[in-house]
Amino acid sequence: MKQLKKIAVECKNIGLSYDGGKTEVLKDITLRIEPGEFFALLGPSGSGKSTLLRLIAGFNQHQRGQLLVDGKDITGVPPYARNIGMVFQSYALWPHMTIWDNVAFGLVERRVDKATVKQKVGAALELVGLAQYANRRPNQLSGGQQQRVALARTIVIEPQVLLLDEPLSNLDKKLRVQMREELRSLQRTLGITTVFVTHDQEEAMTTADRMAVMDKGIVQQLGTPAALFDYPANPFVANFVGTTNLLAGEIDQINGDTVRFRAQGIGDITLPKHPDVRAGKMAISFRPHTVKMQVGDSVRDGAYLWLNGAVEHTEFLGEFTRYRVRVGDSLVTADQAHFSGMTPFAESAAVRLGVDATQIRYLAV
Ligand SMILES: Nc1ncnc2c1ncn2[C@@H]1O[C@H](COP(=O)(O)OP(=O)(O)OP(=O)(O)O)[C@@H](O)[C@H]1O
Repeated sequence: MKQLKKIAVECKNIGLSYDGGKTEVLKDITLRIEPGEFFALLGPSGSGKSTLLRLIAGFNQHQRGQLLVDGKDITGVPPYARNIGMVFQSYALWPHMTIWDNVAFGLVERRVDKATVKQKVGAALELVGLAQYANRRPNQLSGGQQQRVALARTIVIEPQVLLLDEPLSNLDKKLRVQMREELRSLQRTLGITTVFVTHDQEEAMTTADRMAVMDKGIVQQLGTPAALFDYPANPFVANFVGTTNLLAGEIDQINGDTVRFRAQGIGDITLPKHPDVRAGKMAISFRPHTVKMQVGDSVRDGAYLWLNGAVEHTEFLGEFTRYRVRVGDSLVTADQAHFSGMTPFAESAAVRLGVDATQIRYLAV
């Protein structure tokens, strides 16, 4: 199949409510999805991501703001008149039709001539690796294959934009990983602007060029997966994208190069000063893999924040061991890379946790 024209999708101050304005589900959503981008909407259940996706498809109507596709405001244009393809969680294949007829359906409906239908359906099935299954029915295919049929059926009509609503959630873990790679390479081949809804941060991070993290109908942060992981804007994003340690507290002293952070349940900690630091309530966040663990009496290194604790819980995960370490009244998570022959720290061992100071983020609360 040929590369498709790359189109931008833009939401400008979009607001959507149900129940005559009582339930506000989308609040002032402003974002621009660049032409050809693979964009993920990531958020917990009820955050509004499906509502936003369905709004782009035309199934939901917003009351405020504008929706621009290729620079044109398509607010009010019905779904069938938008050239937008959507793959649903359930795939929604026709059970009584062959794979070929399922894929051809949208073209036949649009009264495309027979020769073109043949050529396009053949190319779409080829693209998803299902040419040899054209005569089967959906129930004769595996979940992953059905998913590919759903994709082929959507892209065959050459939509301007591809919308994917949790398309991998019905598949087992291994197949999900395989399919997300396939999805990503298919998207690259076609160059189609793609919006992918998921509540799975790993899925969003591994596929998306950029993503929007949503919570309570608000875009909490927008950026590349690495930017969101490394520089979360607030505690919600820090927790939702990856695993983190969040310590709440208050900065009550700002000295030359350091600040005093009164961490709840831990006590006073001296931290390096940073442009984001202000006196008052704050949280600090650091990732478990940026913490190194040492035995209680080892030498301190000034580039680290040192916390004394005792191992409370150990989880061996193969590549690394995840330790939950009691520090004061808090539990700190520390991931230590595992190599064969290593002896893990025992439960209740006294340890010192060294947090790389460059990896600590200060977050407003
Ligand atoms: N027709 C409706 N009437 C009233 N409230 C609705 C309606 N549809 C959705 N909602 C509410 O809007 C909010 C957002 O729903 P939405 O389906 O967009 O969330 P989501 O982030 O996609 O969650 P999930 O991952 O569970 O699908 C929810 O609180 C939901 O209860």
